[in-house]
Amino acid sequence: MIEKVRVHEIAKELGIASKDVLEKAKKMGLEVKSAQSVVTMEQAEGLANFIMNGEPIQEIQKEKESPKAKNDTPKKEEAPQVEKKLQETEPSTKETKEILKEEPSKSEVSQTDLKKDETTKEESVKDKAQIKSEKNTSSIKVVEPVAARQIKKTGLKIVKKKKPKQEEVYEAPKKQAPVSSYGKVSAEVLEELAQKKKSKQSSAPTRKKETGTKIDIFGGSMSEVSMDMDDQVTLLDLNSTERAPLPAEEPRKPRTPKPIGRNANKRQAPRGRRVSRDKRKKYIKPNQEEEIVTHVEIPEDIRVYEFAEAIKRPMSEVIKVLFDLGLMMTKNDFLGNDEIEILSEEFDVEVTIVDPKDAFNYEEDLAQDIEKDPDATKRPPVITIMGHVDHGKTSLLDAIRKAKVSEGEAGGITQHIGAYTVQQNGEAITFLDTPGHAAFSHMRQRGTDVTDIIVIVVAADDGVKPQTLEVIKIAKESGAPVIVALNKMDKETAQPDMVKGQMAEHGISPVDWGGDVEFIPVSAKSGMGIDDLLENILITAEVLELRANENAMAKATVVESSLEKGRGPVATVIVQNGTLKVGDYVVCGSSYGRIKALIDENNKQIKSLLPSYTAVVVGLNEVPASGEVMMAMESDKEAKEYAQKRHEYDRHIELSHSTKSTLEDMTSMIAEGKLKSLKVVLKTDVHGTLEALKESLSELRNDEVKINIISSGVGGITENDVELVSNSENCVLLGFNVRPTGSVKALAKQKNVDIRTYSIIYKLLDDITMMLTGMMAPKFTEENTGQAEVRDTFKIPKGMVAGCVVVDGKLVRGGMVRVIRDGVVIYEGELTSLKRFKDDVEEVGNGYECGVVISGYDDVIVGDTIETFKKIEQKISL
Ligand SMILES: Nc1nc2c(ncn2[C@@H]2O[C@H](COP(=O)(O)OP(=O)(O)OP(=O)(O)O)[C@@H](O)[C@H]2O)c(=O)[nH]1
Repeated sequence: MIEKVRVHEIAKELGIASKDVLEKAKKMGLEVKSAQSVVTMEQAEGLANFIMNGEPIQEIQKEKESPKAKNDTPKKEEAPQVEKKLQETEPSTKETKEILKEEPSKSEVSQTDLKKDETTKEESVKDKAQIKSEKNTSSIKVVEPVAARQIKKTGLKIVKKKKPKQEEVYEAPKKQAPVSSYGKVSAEVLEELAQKKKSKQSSAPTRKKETGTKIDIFGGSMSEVSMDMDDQVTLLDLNSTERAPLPAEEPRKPRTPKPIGRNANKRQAPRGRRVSRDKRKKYIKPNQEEEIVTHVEIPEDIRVYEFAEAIKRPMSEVIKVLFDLGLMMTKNDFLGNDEIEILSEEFDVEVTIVDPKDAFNYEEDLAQDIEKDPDATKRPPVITIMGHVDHGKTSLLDAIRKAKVSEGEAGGITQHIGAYTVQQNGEAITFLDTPGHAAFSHMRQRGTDVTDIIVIVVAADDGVKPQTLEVIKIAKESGAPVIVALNKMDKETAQPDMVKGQMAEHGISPVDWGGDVEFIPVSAKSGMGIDDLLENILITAEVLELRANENAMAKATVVESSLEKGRGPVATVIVQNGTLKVGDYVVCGSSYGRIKALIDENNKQIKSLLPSYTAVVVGLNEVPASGEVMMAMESDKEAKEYAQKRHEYDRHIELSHSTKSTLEDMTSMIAEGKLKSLKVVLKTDVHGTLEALKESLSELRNDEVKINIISSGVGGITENDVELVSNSENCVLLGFNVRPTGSVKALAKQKNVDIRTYSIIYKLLDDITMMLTGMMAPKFTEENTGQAEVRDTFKIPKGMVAGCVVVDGKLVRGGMVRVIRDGVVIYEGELTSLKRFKDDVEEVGNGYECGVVISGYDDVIVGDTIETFKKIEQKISL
């Protein structure tokens, strides 16, 4: 009797949907209708081959029609029988037979493999133990060789053929490209994959030879098949390169189902993890159509879903494997080293842990040790002026530069970092003008990165203020020397000693008090002490021995960036080493380009920029973030490569972050669901302001409302921005120092989009705070007016009149009412009418009788208490 097997059983064994098996079976010409349809073992075998390798085995179908073939019992067939059977098939299979003669049959291969598996079993266990111990001592994953792992595989499974070795007839597939460390496939990888696909297609005819061989995929009756390890039959690994070159005359042994590999002694093995590992095997069979990843480079911090993406396997499979290990992990959980190790083994993927930042760390790649550079010469100091709002930072800088910068500033507040170089007695000093508003605190911190000396401005008439303390903290953290400018000394109310005392309390002790910080009395208004301040700066710089090599490849830092009409992305940079020249190829974070122009602070085009000098760089492909390091490169290609890698990384982080914030945990998700948010599309003139505003806006939140910046960018308001806002609910378009143009305005009007533009940060923040408070649910307090006892009730057409006597306070009309029975509130609603005798009254005082009708409620009974109260809305603030 012919052994038969159902379609769904084949599907189950192959780990694919019955539907797909059915489809393939039909393509092969098998008469199957549903998942319950049966096929012979030979047909199953052919079908499996077809599904796995994409080649139908014609002879299976033919056999089905051949009475001889029908009478053959394929159970535990031996290779000679296979050959015999093939000789008996129709002439049309002649070609296949010839091919078969050329190559060893799969059955032969299988027997040898079984033997091989058995002999290598012990070795592989040993290997594994060794590898385990190695892995435990290292965070970098060293995955055992693919071949070793194949041998260890056990259980009922259909193993895919690994890439064949290069032979005359075989076209060797291209080497598997490691998947990008970010789980995303780079353009190069994609290209390689595309080529691989092509080569696969072109090699299809040669593969037909391989699949023309008859194999017993189930090794006997399906009824014998179960997931119990003792009954397991190991199927041929058609992908194994080891097995192909076996000689055809290899003696064949009958295949008997028996356990092999590391699970062979399952019963003796300790229970728990090992057992669950066996179970896991069924999850890790790769779908035939899926690409097999054999090597992957991943970052150390990787989430479950990112790992699944990297190895190109369904996330559910990865989660299942972890689950079977007793690890309840969700897709967003980070994998530890142990989990990565286990997963790499289970999915047969060699894992290399890499720091993704290494790929684009040009600063490190091109590190310049100025300290040891013999060609380094003296460079000017870079000064950052910091201080509390309105203590006179801009005025001081103006006084130094003899220019009135603050006059042109909107609202009188410095909006972003500016950088200027001044000359004092023939020596250059570069100043970074950092703004005083709290929104810029992290920009200030960034400013210290390139700062040699920090000047803390304190108004002598005002003393130490919160932002002064913040600045002291930043200065201490940066380790840069500090000079205190005691400003507004022209004022009568100036108390320099008071300021010195306050500063000393916070660890900034004046030199004349025995400390180490110079306190220079100045007046930005009168110009008093300015020279003294500059002299002191130069003396301090002298001590610092600031040096740079003008001939080195340029390294600069972006202090400010924006998108300018006609110029495109521009960045104000301060050179730290080398000389930045027009024509230089540069990389700057994720942006790169060739410097088209350098424009100095006086708006003049210059050819080159020396260390500690600042200028605006034109020629980048996109706006870089402030604080980003710009480096000159040998070629455009090199710069582009770094930038692209960084771009890819940034994108990954962005995606990763967005998933993280939305799925942090169930509880917070529920909470977020209740949370009302104001969506914001934000456009600003410069990058620094954008970041500062984003930070300040994100701080405007409480348990109930929050800001959700759905889009932000540097540059003018565009029609796209308007479209985005019009398609979102509760969304507002904010512009800072940018204005909508004619067509954008028209579209906004048409789409009813409200564009709010500002030029003063606190005005923007105030407005948004107002909007948010408007969105918050009103908060009410309750004012009880009085209570009355129900003494009688009368039914009327409109409901029930409760005849009451006021016992406390007064009953008031127009408010809310509650019915209390035995101390329990049984109803709360509105008071419909309040009457004294037949007259409607506004209120009824204590001790008086009245009639009360409650809207929609007529179950009042004698003895109830009726209470009137008012809800008073509270003013809400964030
Ligand atoms: N009398 C007097 N007034 C000064 C002096 N320096 C600055 N001011 C005034 O103080 C106010 C604030 O000065 P700014 O230079 O704008 O202060 P700032 O610290 O740069 O302020 P933000 O940019 O808002 O952080 C202005 O009205 C100045 O005219 C000074 O030395 N003497």
